[in-house]
Amino acid sequence: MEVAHLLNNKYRVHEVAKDFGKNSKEIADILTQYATAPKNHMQALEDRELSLIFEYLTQHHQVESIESVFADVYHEPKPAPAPAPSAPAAPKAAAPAQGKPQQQGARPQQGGQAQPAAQVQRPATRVPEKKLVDTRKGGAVNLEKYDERLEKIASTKTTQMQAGKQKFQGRNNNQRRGGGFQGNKRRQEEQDRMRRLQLEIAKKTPLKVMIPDEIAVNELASRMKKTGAEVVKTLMKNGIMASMSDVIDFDTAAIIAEEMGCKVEKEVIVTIEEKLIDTAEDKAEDLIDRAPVVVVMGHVDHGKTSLLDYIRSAHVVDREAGGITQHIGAYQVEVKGKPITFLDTPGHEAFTAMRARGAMITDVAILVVAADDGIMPQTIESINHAKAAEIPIIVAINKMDKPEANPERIKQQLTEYELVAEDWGGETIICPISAKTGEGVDNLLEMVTLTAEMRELKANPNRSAHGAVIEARLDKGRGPVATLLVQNGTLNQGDVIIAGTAVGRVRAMQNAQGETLEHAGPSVPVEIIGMAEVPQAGDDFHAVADERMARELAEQRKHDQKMASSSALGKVTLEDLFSQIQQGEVKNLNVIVKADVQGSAEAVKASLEKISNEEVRVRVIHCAVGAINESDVMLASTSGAIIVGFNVRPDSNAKISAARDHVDMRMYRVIYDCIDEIEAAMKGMLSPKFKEVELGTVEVREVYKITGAGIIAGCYVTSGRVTRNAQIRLVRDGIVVHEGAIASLRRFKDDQKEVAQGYECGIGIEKYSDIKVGDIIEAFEMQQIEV
Ligand SMILES: Nc1nc2c(ncn2[C@@H]2O[C@H](COP(=O)(O)OP(=O)(O)OP(=O)(O)O)[C@@H](O)[C@H]2O)c(=O)[nH]1
Repeated sequence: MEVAHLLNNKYRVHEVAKDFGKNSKEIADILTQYATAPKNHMQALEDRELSLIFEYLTQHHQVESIESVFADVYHEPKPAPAPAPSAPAAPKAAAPAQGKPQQQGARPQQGGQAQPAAQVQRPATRVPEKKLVDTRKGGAVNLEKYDERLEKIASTKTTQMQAGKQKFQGRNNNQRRGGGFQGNKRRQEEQDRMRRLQLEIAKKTPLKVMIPDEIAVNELASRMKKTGAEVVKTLMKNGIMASMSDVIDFDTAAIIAEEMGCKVEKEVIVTIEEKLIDTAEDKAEDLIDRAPVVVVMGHVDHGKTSLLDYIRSAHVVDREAGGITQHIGAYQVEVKGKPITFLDTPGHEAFTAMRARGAMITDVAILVVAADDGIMPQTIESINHAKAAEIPIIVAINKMDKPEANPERIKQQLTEYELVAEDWGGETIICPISAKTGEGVDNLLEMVTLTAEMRELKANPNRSAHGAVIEARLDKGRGPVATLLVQNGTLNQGDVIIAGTAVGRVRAMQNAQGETLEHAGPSVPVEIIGMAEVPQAGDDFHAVADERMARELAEQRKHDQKMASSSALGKVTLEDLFSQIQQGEVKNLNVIVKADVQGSAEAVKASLEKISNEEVRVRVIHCAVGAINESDVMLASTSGAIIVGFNVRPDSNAKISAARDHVDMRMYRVIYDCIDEIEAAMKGMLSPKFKEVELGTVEVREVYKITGAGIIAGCYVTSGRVTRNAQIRLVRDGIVVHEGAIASLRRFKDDQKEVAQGYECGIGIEKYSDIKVGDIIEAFEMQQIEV
């Protein structure tokens, strides 16, 4: 019977199963799926079916690497001959080589009748594998033929089938000729085939390259395992002239890599910041209501401080005896059981300074307007600053206790700034109050609560704290002291925090009442000690898990700050306005207008807003009378605005801030020039042929009338120098009262070409005599700009 098998070369389901360490059911399933279901495990298989099974098993048992297959084969320990001590070694070893019949023959020796396929021990098939390796080692196998056959196998499915057939026919022949060894060869071929398939798959699988946002050409080449020249060539084909050391962006690199047959994956570089700081979005179910954060703004002496003081004294409960209310920059009060957080630094300057540093901490602005005074320049500034920050404004008409209080007049004035009272049909909440008597303050606070409720202010207390630095200073005894406002999460005593470039551990926390806190949740302001350096107001802070990494991040931020301070990135200037419009970076050109008189300011504003075109809208975000001050520069800096001065000059602080923050300030004497220049800049036609070079400033200390020479100003050169040929600008209280040329420049009785800083001189101005003591003369030259 077995001999008949051998001769007929019947390869049955269970034999195949055994050889592959499978059970018959698995083999039957393969056949059921891809051919015809076998009747039972004894069914003899046709070559076609065998091929199919091999193919299936090959495809489903791919190995990680060819090396591992070799390693497996080489290191397989020789199976101990013990299981069949009585059997001659040769038949055992030759068993698989002779194919199934031999194995069948071996089974009775193990004493089993019908050993279940699943229990078949793999070593039975491993032995010949070892032989296979030995054969190769002996050089009996022509390796080149594998490549040829690999092509054959890969070409079509038909050829695969044929190959299978031939192989089995070959096996028959070999068996007839060479006996047991031929079965071994068949397995060898199967193994080889499996390996070649692996190789083929590896060959066909495109190389995966990771590309970051930007990559140097030579780095890309090395990642793609190509030469730099090949990559440069492909770039050139795509119209990009780049050298090996040039850096190309991700999109370009991806196109090139794909064209060169690679699979591209974006390399996401995780920064220390990302590793350290948890920026995950909160789930809606984790959020709870938080207190609104309120800022009080308004004109000087309208009662901001009085209002803040009144609220604090009336609403902060001194829970502990001796709890002294102290100024820490912010405090929290409770109104009908609902907390409100007040920033205790009145005025829009501090507010905008914080915003300039990226801190968006306030939810509501209270605009204090004195009922006896009305809308004043800083009231307007405050309105515009709050509007720029997109926070709701509640107006508190203060000093209502004064007999001359006229709230209706103020409501009327407010309409000019789009703040229309509710009783006038608008939406602005206006509360008459007296910070002195406290009248109306509770109503004001209730309005704050209601406005906050509308905004649905929420935070998640169950995460590490994040917030902003409100104030910070160096205390002689306690070291750096900082007031932090927790915006999300909970800050705990002992937490490691990074605030801007300062790192430290919260050693102790106190609130405005001097109470020690261990935890501070969202919207709670606390004063902490334990920072290694003094952070800056407006810096954001994060509680983090890793102090060492936090220090690393702080160092990196310091470095970035240095780099950023040397570039004006992100700021709008008329020079590059057009290119920024073209790149879609600028859609609104924000402008701050300062002029000498209200009429001019309004005229400049109206004319500027008219020159909006399809690409860019000109928005005047602040328009006021007076010299350009630091607050204007801060607003410009936070809002990406340019400042247009009409017959006014920046004060010295504004000049310093503008230079530091790269804010573009343009001064004009004629409205037409201003409109013309901005219009030209929007069209990319700006051709600044001349630029003003400041020479120096001179202070007028006396004024003489000299017969023949007219009015002469007795001056002192406070900075730089003044030259005879200089152009001058006469500035009185920040307003330009005249611009022209020097008629005479003398020291004592001698004409001078130039007078330097620290010297006195007499200056006569051409065709101008209205010089007053205290005026400032700015001397400047117009220099041609080389294009
Ligand atoms: N009669 C009356 N006087 C008030 C009221 N509120 C404030 N004042 C007075 O107005 C003056 C200015 O008040 P402040 O609270 O210092 O005003 P401010 O807006 O904080 O002023 P700056 O801090 O200089 O910007 C003080 O003399 C206050 O006493 C009020 O409701 N009624």
